[in-house]
Amino acid sequence: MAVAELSSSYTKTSLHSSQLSFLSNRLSNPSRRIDLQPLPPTRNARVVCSVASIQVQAPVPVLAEDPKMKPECYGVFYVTYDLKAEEKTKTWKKMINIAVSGAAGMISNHLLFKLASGEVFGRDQPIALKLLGSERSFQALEGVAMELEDSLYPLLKEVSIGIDPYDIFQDAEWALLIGAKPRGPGMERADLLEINGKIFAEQGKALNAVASRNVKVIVVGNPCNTNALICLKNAPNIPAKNFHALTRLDENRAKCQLALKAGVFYDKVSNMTIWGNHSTTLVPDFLNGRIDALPVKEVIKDTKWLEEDFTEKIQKRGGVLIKKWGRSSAASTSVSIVDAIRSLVTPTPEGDWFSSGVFTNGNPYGVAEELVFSMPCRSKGDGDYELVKGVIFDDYLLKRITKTEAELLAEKRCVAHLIGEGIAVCDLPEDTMLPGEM
Ligand SMILES: NC(=O)C1=CN([C@@H]2O[C@H](COP(=O)(O)OP(=O)(O)OC[C@H]3O[C@@H](n4cnc5c(N)ncnc54)[C@H](OP(=O)(O)O)[C@@H]3O)[C@@H](O)[C@H]2O)C=CC1
Ligand SMILES: O=C([O-])CC(=O)C(=O)O
Repeated sequence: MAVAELSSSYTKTSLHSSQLSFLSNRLSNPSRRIDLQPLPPTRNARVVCSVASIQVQAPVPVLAEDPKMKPECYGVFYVTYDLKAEEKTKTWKKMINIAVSGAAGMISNHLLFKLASGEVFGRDQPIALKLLGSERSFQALEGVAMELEDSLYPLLKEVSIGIDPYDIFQDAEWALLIGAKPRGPGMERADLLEINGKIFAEQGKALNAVASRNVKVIVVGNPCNTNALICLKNAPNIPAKNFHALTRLDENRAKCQLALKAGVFYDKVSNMTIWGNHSTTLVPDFLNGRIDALPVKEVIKDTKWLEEDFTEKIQKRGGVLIKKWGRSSAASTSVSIVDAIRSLVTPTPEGDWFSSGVFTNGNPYGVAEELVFSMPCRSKGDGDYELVKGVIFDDYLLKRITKTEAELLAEKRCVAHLIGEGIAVCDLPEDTMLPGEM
């Protein structure tokens, strides 16, 4: 891969002796875990390293290339705080590690800055961002790291970039898996499942090997339900319950359309379940949903609109947006990732719930076991969740749920070889599509 030179903005920073020793350690042991010790409070001290070359202004010498080094390159910066800020930081929580894949992609370009600002995990929660890219995106990742650096976020204590999930997922407490190959013209869905399945199998193995034992994983890259299933099956030492496929964007889309139809502000729409796959078979549940605490069907009496127009609008929203924009939704997806995380780290309001694609084992709804299926969840705010009891079903809802379930079972058979279930048989329903594919 191309040697990544440090940008001039990186080189302007002055290095502290303890930082230099950290830097040399990092360079001679690039794959080992970096334990950053608290540094004496200096002003704006930063460390940036690149495996292939280091260029820093005097008095720091240029370090020679080490042939033992791994070919990957890591950008790292570490920021300490001035004395005044130190006072403030006394009340801050312990730093958490957040790994993000596809970090040079469009969704990440919105998401990373929200994470760094504190709006996701709280204004007292310092974070380290571990950004996973590839050889193709490495230079862009360096640019992302530079923009993060230039944004002066006090809570962002460290940014690392790399192309090896075994390095980037080390001690990750959150893993936001966004990177995935998009389906190109003429590509069969089975091929997409195969290519992305391999990515998620490898990342599952890496999480299993090096991440925190209680890492929470949110899979965004499509087809996200089956990718999440592959990931969790390849990470047997991490609770399957910790894996989510993002269907929060579908929930948000559904809330918006119901609010518009009912003529209310969207915060009046609650209890909105998305059932099943993040695909054109997903089921926005207007039977259990509520508007201003009343059942949706009591407020919107046009059942035909609910069953046909509304349902199809949510199922195909992503595709319509791609036709207009020429690219898939990135800003609203990043907002929905923030919502999904916040739903797990803050208690769910009394009586309400949120949707997430989660492992079906032990579900009370009769959905087939061993799938990642979007269902209604509640959280105490501790990162965990429980499935909601007492939801109701009618024939329409059951029929729709059965269809999306059949699609996920077919996707699962297609990736059997990636989840330890023998030989793959790919008999996907004709009309199975990502929201963006119609
Ligand atoms: N669940 C949901 O609600 C939604 C999911 N999505 C999905 O999120 C994913 C990311 O979207 P977005 O950020 O807009 O996409 P981008 O194309 O901007 O970025 C995707 C990233 O995926 C990585 N990637 C991994 N493997 C490959 C590969 N084989 N070929 C090409 N790129 C690859 C690339 O990074 P690198 O080279 O560094 O690996 C790239 O930066 C997509 O799968 C999309 O379908 C989008 C919207 C909603
Ligand atoms: O198919 C895509 O990439 C877009 C997508 O998931 C969505 O907008 O819901």
